[in-house]
Amino acid sequence: MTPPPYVLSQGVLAAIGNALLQAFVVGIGTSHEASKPHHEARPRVPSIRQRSKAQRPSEGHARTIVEGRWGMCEFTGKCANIIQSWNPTVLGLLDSLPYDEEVVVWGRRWIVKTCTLGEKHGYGVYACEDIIVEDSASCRREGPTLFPYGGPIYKRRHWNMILTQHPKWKTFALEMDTFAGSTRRHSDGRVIDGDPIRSGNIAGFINNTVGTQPKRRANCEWVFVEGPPPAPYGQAYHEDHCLVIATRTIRSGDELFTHYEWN
Ligand SMILES: C[S@@+](CC[C@H](N)C(=O)[O-])C[C@H]1O[C@@H](n2cnc3c(N)ncnc32)[C@H](O)[C@@H]1O
Repeated sequence: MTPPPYVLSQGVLAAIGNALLQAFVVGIGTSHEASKPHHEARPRVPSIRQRSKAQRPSEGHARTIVEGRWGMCEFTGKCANIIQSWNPTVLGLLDSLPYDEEVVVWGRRWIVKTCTLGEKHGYGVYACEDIIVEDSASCRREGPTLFPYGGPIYKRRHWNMILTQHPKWKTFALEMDTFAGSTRRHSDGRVIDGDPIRSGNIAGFINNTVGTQPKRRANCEWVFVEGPPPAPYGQAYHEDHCLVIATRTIRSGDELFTHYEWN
């Protein structure tokens, strides 16, 4: 037997009423989920500001950007933990990387300043002392260690999630498990977020030889090293690590160049 039309309308009205009530309750924050303060329920995602000299660490703004970044991770589990625990000084990197000022990283003197490619290509890393590679052919891959390629390490799938929000961050990403020497124990692949401002990673300022005019020769390269970095740097944090090593003699005043892929 079909119900009389007024019964149907009452049912529909009740459903609409319920929906409206729920929307109202959530809206005013009286449901269990919504009772948390807004900032606890969902960390604020800071917008990435365009880089300019005015925002560089030497002018006192960079740590704000870096700290702002720690709060960006909405993902849960390991990804968030890794971000929170990253501290550049644990790996012997500088907490704040100044420009146009000599710094000491892993016992050598460097300066980060406008690169020799021209101002529009940003900054580069220059040696402030000679670094001698005895026989560049045979010493390849065994050249002197310059500094680590450091930053928070993510599983590839977490990094992909981060990139959906911050596509430009891929500029400094280094895929650890694609290197010769990696045993690929980590089938998921690990990515180092080597952004120099977010991660204190001086290696992130090294420019590429590709397309340079006049042609630059690479004088360093990054290598994958299985196991933690040498004491006293970051043993507790890093299962494996990546280093920048010299592949031929670098003189004081030379800019570091390597060969890498970027887009
Ligand atoms: C890893 S960063 C190097 C540091 C960069 N100069 C900076 O100040 O952030 C890579 C970026 O530097 C620039 N770059 C590096 N090598 C280059 C090259 N050979 N020609 C033009 N731009 C280059 C590109 O903008 C590239 O996305």
